[in-house]
Amino acid sequence: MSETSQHEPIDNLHSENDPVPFASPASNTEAAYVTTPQDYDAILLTGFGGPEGQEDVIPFLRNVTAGRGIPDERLEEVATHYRHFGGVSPINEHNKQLRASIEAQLRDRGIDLPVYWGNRNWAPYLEDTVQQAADNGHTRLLAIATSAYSSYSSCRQYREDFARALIDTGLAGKVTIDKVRQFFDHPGFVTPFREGVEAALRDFSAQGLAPEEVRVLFATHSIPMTDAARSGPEELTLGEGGAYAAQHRAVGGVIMEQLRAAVPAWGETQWELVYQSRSGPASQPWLEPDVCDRIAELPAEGIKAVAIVPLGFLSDHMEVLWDLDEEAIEAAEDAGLLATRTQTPGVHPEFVTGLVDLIQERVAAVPAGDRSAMTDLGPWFDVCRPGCCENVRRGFSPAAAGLVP
Ligand SMILES: CC1=C(CCC(=O)O)c2cc3nc(cc4[nH]c(cc5[nH]c(cc1n2)c(C)c5CCC(=O)O)c(CCC(=O)O)c4C)C(CCC(=O)O)=C3C
Ligand SMILES: [Fe+2]
Repeated sequence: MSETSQHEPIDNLHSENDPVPFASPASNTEAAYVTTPQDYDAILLTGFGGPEGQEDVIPFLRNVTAGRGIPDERLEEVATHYRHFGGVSPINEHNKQLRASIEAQLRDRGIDLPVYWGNRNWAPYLEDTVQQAADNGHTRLLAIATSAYSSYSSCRQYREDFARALIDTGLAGKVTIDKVRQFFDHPGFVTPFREGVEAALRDFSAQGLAPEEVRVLFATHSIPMTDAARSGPEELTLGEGGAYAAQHRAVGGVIMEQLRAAVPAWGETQWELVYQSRSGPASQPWLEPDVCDRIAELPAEGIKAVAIVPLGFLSDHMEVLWDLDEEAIEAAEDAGLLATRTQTPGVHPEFVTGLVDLIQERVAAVPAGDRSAMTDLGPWFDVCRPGCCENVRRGFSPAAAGLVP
């Protein structure tokens, strides 16, 4: 066992150049896509984790923010969001349902793969789940993280936690963890959002609003500008906000394009990308504009209604239930706007089907050209390159599911 405590970053234990086999040899490829079929023996659904009672709230927040410089006042404030809901985040329940849905879909397709579930920040912890999988004889795990985009927080941090789990359990070298590609532009992920926006636009139209009086706000988690700039592969330059912002903009654009094709008048409805749930010290720049700040400005632009689309999230967890359903909706009321928050993928059948397609695609090593992707940015890479989504503030920690030179 490592002496490093569970939630501290591991510094310089391995350099990215050490041949520690956190990922399968198939991942050891210069190509962006794995081209040989793989015999994975289990799926590892990896969640964020959330508290399940009032007494869990502070320990959970400590796990999330360990050594991360989040001001105490911010933590106190976030604790009240959880306390408002009895100290319970619904996120664990969502992931249990998602686990069961994926397993059922695999069974329906005659694929014999068990689905394990572990979290980064709360029980069941990833290291316990990985240990359990190993105890049951599973050594080649294919992970799905409940996070669709590229950035430190939404991709690499999950990979670092895989590596940490393998190190802490002593299973590094015996168990490998690969990960399906980031799925921001997979139709299974995009379709539930498109349906949600469509329902909102129809509803506003039925209430007599003209398309140009409606604004679609695609909302996602803000991250530090330094993380955003370093999101995605080092060599890829995708403009302000890096791959993280570019992926969100591309998905928003595709959704609005599809809706315009269905109802030409909706071409008059403008959309934009906004950010939420900022933390960190005020001195540190994070992606902007904030969703509530933008909502307050919209009446002056002739807007009468907003559709708030939680594009960065997979389920109706706390970042959605509080930051959007409470705060953003209240901001809209204050601004005199009609407002609706549209659905997340949750266990939408298309989403579950899409995740199982991603598993099958990886098992069968489907050629990139035959993979489903709705934007020019995709299909995203199977295997992260060294330095992908690097965190320049925290420095290097070993990561699984990446290229092993
Ligand atoms: C990109 C991103 C996603 C989306 C990708 C993904 O889903 O993984 C996400 C999801 C989530 N974030 C969540 C909760 C929290 N995130 C925090 C803090 C932070 N998030 C960050 C980024 C992201 N976060 C960052 C850069 C920080 C600063 C500290 C750090 O560098 O780590 C904090 C600390 C307090 C605060 O600052 O708010 C909490 C409590 C929950 C659980 C909700 C529930 O319990 O229902 C979920 C799904
Ligand atoms: Fe977060």
